Amino acid sequence: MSNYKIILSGGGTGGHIYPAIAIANELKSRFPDAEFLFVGAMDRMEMEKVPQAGYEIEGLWISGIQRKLTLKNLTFPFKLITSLLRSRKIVKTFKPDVVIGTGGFASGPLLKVATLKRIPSLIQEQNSYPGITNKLLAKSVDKICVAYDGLERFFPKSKLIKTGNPIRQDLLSIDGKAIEAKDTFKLRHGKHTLLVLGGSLGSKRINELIEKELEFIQTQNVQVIWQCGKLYYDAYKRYNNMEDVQVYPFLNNMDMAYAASDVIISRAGASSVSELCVVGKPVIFIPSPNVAEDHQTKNAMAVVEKDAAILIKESDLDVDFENRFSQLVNSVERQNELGTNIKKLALVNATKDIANEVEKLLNYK
Ligand SMILES: CC(=O)N[C@H]1[C@@H](OP(=O)(O)OP(=O)(O)OC[C@H]2O[C@@H](n3ccc(=O)[nH]c3=O)[C@H](O)[C@@H]2O)O[C@H](CO)[C@@H](O)[C@@H]1O
Repeated sequence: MSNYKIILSGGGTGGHIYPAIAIANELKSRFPDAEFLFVGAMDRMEMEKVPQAGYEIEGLWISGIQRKLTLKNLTFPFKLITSLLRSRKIVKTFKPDVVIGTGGFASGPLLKVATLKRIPSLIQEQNSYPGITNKLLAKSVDKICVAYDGLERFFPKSKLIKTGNPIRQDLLSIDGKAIEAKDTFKLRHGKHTLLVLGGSLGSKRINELIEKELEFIQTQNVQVIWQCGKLYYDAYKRYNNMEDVQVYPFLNNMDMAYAASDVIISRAGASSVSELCVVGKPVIFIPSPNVAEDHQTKNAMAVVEKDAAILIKESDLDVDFENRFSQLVNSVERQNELGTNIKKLALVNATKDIANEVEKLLNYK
């Protein structure tokens, strides 16, 4: 039998959505007759990105709990109950053979309901410090695929498998595409290209830095692709009028963006770090300090400790950025060294390994 029914649930940010899409694509190539359904959160970016990837999605009325008392928090119990009921209906109607959760609050109700019904289940945790939803689900799911060592501190050891984070297939084959990619972005050949990435939602602090440093960056003979985030695009789009600067709310063709770039400045969300290892280019990480347990710094440190990237803390940017940036762009040797070292850390089989675990669950059924 190969006409399996598979539910993937996760979302809120790209960091939870793209792993789910990568896993679905791999399973689809193994089981072309399988049926897929995504379950995300209403109004979040998965409602746009998942259909773009060719899959159906249902949106739950759910949001995360805020740490302080807000109006949103008061509605949380109602949202949770509504989402659990909706999830029950989805599971009953779709009758999945397996459910896969990739984190984010949307995956909580769906996985909870499915595991109560003893449907085989797997979650994938992208970070070195797990999110609250995955921590809550850990007890009831069958398998937990992770990307870092040491997660037995949070999850039952018997369920853990280290696979790495799923990487979209198109990102695995960017070598040799630099010329095509520079043409796609209408960039100058023979001029260094800086790619600025603020994570799937964009980063306020990185945008402020780039705005302040644009002229300096240009004195270094560098052209810029700047992903500022949908939320911030109106504030920064005017810089599109500057020569050699391109501002985007979101890049739908990350393979081309990575291929076109020579140096990358990036937040250190889990998938970004995993992708940057595969890409193998020199990176300056500016981790977000505003995430649980400072996990972006930990994600980045795993790379920096191997002399495979540079890290500048937000609090050091004003003092350190210009020096460290110009040292890097003016040393081809250092760029090559960092590029070679980061590539050694790539876990390129993650998607396949996770799909193997899903297959095992389907076979045991
Ligand atoms: C502020 C916040 O809460 N960030 C979290 C969020 O980050 P975020 O959502 O930014 O997630 P990641 O950095 O893990 O992944 C970003 C994904 O979006 C893609 N992309 C990004 C920009 C763009 O223009 N186009 C595009 O396609 C990247 O290629 C990548 O696949 O989830 C991650 C994974 O749980 C966490 O580690 C981060 O701490």
